[in-house]
Amino acid sequence: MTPAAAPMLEADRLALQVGERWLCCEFSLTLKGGECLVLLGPNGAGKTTLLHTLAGLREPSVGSVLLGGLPYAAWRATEAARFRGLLAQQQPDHFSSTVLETVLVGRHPYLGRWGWEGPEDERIARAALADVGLADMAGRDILTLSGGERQRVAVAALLAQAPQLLLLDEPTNHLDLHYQIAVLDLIRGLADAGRGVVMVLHDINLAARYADQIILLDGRGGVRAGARDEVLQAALLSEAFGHPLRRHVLDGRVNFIPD
Ligand SMILES: Nc1ncnc2c1ncn2[C@@H]1O[C@H](COP(=O)(O)OP(=O)(O)OP(=O)(O)O)[C@@H](O)[C@H]1O
Repeated sequence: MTPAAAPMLEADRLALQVGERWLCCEFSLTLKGGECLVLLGPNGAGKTTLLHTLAGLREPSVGSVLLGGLPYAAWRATEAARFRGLLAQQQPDHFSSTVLETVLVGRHPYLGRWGWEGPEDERIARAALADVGLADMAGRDILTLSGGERQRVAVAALLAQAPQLLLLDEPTNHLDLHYQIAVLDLIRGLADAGRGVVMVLHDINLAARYADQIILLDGRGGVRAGARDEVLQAALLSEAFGHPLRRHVLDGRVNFIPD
């Protein structure tokens, strides 16, 4: 249903306001399959609000968002849920359920009229659990997991949803160093295979490692959007984060170290 060859995601002259405060002034972006966009900025700058706007969960204050060339209003909810998926910042668990049942929620956009998951859905969910190193935990109660295990279950649910465009709010939340890299390698691999990725990260060095494009919000309404190396400059980052940073290249890899 999407226009052939349309970018996965476009934002045209977007600006966001909460209450009286402008989070970001007008900017535009285009994300194609194969690309990874990282949203950076200090606490409260508006990264989650922007991600939710790009996910179609809230209207832009100014400008427009197109998913696969179409406004969200033109999408049926189930088709949009097959095309784009969101990893939220928090995973509220109100009731007991197994890890496998939780991952199977990612299959809901594909279920038939009666809403039953089939063997193929279960195979996909188990494969997603294996991808995040949790193959042995399928039967565990979700309420018994550690923070990092719960986060990997949430990533597995998004993998099971198999959207073309993945929108992730702090996917490394609660993850130890090994799993930060493992999960971001997995996500980068999906981009390299043709999916689109937009993610909020707090770690500038992980952004430098995985992003093709960056949007840097400075918390005062200022926005820098562009290719990774255009935006990841010590002066721009120091200004946005309100702390001096220095750029170093270690073994060919760019790193920013706070003074
Ligand atoms: N409904 C609302 N009413 C009032 N203020 C809001 C509302 N929603 C968000 N905000 C404010 O908008 C700002 C941006 O919030 P947002 O969650 O997008 O920031 P963030 O960059 O993701 O922050 P963090 O890094 O702390 O997760 C914050 O100051 C927040 O308090």
